[in-house]
Amino acid sequence: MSETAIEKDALTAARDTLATVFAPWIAALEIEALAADETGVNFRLPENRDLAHAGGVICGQATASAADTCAVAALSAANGRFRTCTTVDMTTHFIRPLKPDPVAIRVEVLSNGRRMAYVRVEMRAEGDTRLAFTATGAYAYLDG
Ligand SMILES: CC(C)(COP(=O)(O)OP(=O)(O)OC[C@H]1O[C@@H](n2cnc3c(N)ncnc32)[C@H](O)[C@@H]1OP(=O)(O)O)[C@@H](O)C(=O)NCCC(=O)NCCSC(=O)Cc1ccccc1
Repeated sequence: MSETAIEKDALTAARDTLATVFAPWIAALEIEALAADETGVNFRLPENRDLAHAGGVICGQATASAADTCAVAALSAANGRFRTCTTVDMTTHFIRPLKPDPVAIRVEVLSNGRRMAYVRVEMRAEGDTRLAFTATGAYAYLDG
């Protein structure tokens, strides 16, 4: 299926946000926005051995950070631009261990209002259908 102009603009907004908004150590994760559609955005967290803890799996600190990052970028996709916002809540579930190999991340924007937005994030090892991580998050817009 070909990408619509709106999906292309949404993807551009997500990519611009990833490139410009986050702290340097988050930018170093090199998360990519792959595709946007009407309900959310697909991302990819590339292989990164530095994300593994002593047990050899991606630490929860990294997956939670990636989830928060992708959520903000997905809101930019939904809005066509970055709106200044802040995370006010995030609930995470670490369901299966993830090796420090590429991770497929899907963010669904559940609601996008004037003041608040709600998202659900899912992560799977790339090429694996099994759910490894979920998060739900609430975001407050600070731009009026
Ligand atoms: C282990 C459990 C929490 C519960 O499992 P259950 O309710 O028993 O579930 P179930 O039987 O359905 O198994 C499902 C899958 O779970 C795995 N697995 C299960 N048992 C073992 C085992 N004994 N040993 C090893 N793995 C085990 C296994 O892959 C299995 O796959 P399989 O189906 O066999 O192919 C699981 O949900 C999990 O690993 N979540 C991810 C946690 C995670 O990655 N957190 C982030 C990192 S921690 C962090 O960052 C904080 C920190 C930093 C530094 C230092 C310290 C902490």
